[in-house]
Amino acid sequence: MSKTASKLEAIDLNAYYGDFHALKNINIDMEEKAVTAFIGPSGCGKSTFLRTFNRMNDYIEGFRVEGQILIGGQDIYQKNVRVDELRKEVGMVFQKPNPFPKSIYENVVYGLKIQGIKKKSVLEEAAETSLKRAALWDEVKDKLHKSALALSGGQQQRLCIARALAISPSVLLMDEPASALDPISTAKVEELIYELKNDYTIVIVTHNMQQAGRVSDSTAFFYMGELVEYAKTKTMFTSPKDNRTQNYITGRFG
Ligand SMILES: Nc1ncnc2c1ncn2[C@@H]1O[C@H](COP(=O)(O)OP(=O)(O)OP(=O)(O)O)[C@@H](O)[C@H]1O
Repeated sequence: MSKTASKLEAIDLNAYYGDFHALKNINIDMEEKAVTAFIGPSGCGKSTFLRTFNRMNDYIEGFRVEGQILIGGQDIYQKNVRVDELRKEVGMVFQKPNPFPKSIYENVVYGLKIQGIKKKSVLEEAAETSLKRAALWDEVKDKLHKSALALSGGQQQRLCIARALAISPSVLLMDEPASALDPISTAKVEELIYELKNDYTIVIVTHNMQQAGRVSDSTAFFYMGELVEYAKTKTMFTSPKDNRTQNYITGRFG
């Protein structure tokens, strides 16, 4: 998979949990090195769709997809795709910060160690670079070998972002990354997302419309498993085309 070609596409994508049709004929083409926000009421399929881009749903019994998910033009559901290689390209950050019960340093270099990298200088440099990119370095540089669990929730989430960045992905999937954070930590994560888009293709699921407005270039609105509308964020929030989008963004449902 090429580092520069991290454009994300879905073509005629359908997804099922057993008999339940969770994603219905989704077609989308997301720009690389930009932020796309997925919005929509609870249960509309945002997380399911997000997780098709790193095949996280593969673990769920009865889950299947039809159609194509392309990253940099390559169909990631093809048989010859190695899921471990795919996950190196596609990092993920979850709603609740989930650092391992290890030191800050061990958290950041975890993925690299799993890849077999042992050289201390390489690991230390990667830890510093990733923590700097995640805007956490200054706060933790003097306590790298202290437990990650002693950090605040907002710091833990930036640590999880650093951990995702350490394996040098080209795509970053974020599933409501700030919903468990206080306003100051949320602002820091939002600033970070804004900066990271220079180097990464980012997709963020959010329930927070203001957040989608602040951080994303484009927004996709989902409703009951369908992609109802996809547009530049400014256009979507000022002149939505579909009534369902209009109702959602004006707070009439969801
Ligand atoms: N593991 C699963 N097994 C069966 N059905 C599932 C599973 N995960 C999700 N679903 C169903 O698929 C639909 C889409 O769920 P999904 O979590 O993708 O929605 P969402 O838009 O991310 O919701 P939320 O905003 O509440 O997180 C829902 O109806 C949900 O009940």
